[in-house]
Amino acid sequence: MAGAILVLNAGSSSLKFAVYEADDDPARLANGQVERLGPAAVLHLKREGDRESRDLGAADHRVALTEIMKALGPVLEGRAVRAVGHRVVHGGVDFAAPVVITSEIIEKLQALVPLAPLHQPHNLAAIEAATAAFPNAAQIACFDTAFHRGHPWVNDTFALPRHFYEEGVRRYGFHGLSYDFITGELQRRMPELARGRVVIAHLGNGASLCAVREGRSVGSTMGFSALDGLPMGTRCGQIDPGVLLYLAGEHGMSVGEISTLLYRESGLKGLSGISGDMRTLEASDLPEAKEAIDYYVFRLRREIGAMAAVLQGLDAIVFTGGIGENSARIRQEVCAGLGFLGVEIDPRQNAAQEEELGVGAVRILRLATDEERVIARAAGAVIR
Ligand SMILES: Nc1ncnc2c1ncn2[C@@H]1O[C@H](COP(=O)(O)OP(=O)(O)O)[C@@H](O)[C@H]1O
Ligand SMILES: CC(=O)OP(=O)(O)O
Ligand SMILES: [Mg+2]
Repeated sequence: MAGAILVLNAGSSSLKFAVYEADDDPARLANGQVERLGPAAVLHLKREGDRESRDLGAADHRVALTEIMKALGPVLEGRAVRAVGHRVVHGGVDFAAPVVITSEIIEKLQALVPLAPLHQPHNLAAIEAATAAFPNAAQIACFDTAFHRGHPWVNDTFALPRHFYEEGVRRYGFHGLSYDFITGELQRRMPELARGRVVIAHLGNGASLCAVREGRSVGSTMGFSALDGLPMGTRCGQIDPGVLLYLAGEHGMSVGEISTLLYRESGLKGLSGISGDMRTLEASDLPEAKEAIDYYVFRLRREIGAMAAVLQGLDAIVFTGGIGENSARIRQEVCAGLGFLGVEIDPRQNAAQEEELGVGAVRILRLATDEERVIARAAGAVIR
C-alpha cells in the first residue's frame, strides 16, 4: 500500500494540515486549514487543484481536528499513514531538532504548557489524537524554538541572576519552522541574499521578527514565551514588567487572570475592542480599529530597526504569515517609515501582491511560508 505523511500545525487562531506522499522530497497530496477558530470557523481543503471551503460554525482546536480527519478520509483512502509530523511550539532547553515522540518526551512537553498556553496544549492534543487514529505511524515533533538555539548568549539571556538562565529562563524565540522554510527558500532561489543580513517578519495571529545572518537566526523579538516582542492578535507583545507588578499589587489580579489578560484579551483585540483579526480591523471604519493598526505598525517598525541594529545593517526584509503575505496596507505603512534604512516599497507592486516589492537599497520580499513542508521533510527523514 502506498504510504503517506500527515502534518498537523496548531497555531493560535488556526489548525493547518497537509498530506504528502511518503517519498524523498514528498509531493503534497492535499492541504488546508481550519481558520478563525472560535464562533465562526471555516475549513479550507485543497486537493489536486480542487478547492473547497466550508463554514464549521463554532469550532475550537478539538472540533477542528475531528473535521479535518473527516475531510481527509478520501485523501487517505488506500494509503497507509507512515508518519505524523507535529508542530510543537515549545521545545524548551532539551529539544533542538525533530524527535520521535515517546511517553517520556510527552511528559517533558507537557511541562512546557505554562510557557505556551495558546499552543502547547493543542499540539499535545493533536499528538494524542493522531496516535489513537494511526497507531502504526511514527509520531514526530518539530519545534518552533529549534531554529533559534544557536543564538549568541547576549540574545539568549535576560539580565536576571544567572541561575535563572540555567533553569531555562531564556529568550527562546518561536516561529522557527517558518523561518527555517523562508531561509531555505532564500538559499535555493536567491543564494547571494541568503548570505546577507535579512529580517524576516512572520506576521500571523502570533507575530515575531527574526534577524538572520548567513541563514542563521541571531536574534528574534519573541522570548521566553510567545508573548514578547510585537503586538499580536490577542497578545500584548513587549510590555514593561512593572505593569504586571502593578496589576498584581494594585488590582489584586492572580497569575491566571494576568495570563488571560496578556494572552487572550490584549494585542489588536484589546486595543481595538473589536477583533484580533487583521481582516476585520482593516475593513472597519471605527477610529479604534485604525488606532490598533497604528500601534501594530509603530511597534513593527521600531522592532525592525532594532533587528537591523542586531545585524549591523540590512539587505532585505521578508514579509510572511497570514498578515505579512496578504496585507498590502501593513507592508506599505511599515516600510513607509523605514526610508532611513534604505527601505523603499513600490506601492503598485505591493498592491498587486507581487514577490519583489522593494525599489531601494534594501530588497523587500513577500514570500508564502510553509511550516508543513518543513515538518514533512523532517518526518520523511525519520521514516527513511
Ligand atoms: N487578506 C488579508 N488581509 C489582512 N490580513 C489577513 C488577510 N488574510 C489573513 N489575514 C490575517 O492573518 C492572520 C492569521 O494569520 P495565520 O498565519 O494564518 O495565523 P496563525 O498564527 O494562527 O497561524 C489574521 O489576523 C488574519 O486576519
Ligand atoms: C508561536 C506563535 O505565536 O504561533 P502562531 O503565530 O501560529 O500562533
Ligand atoms: Mg501560524
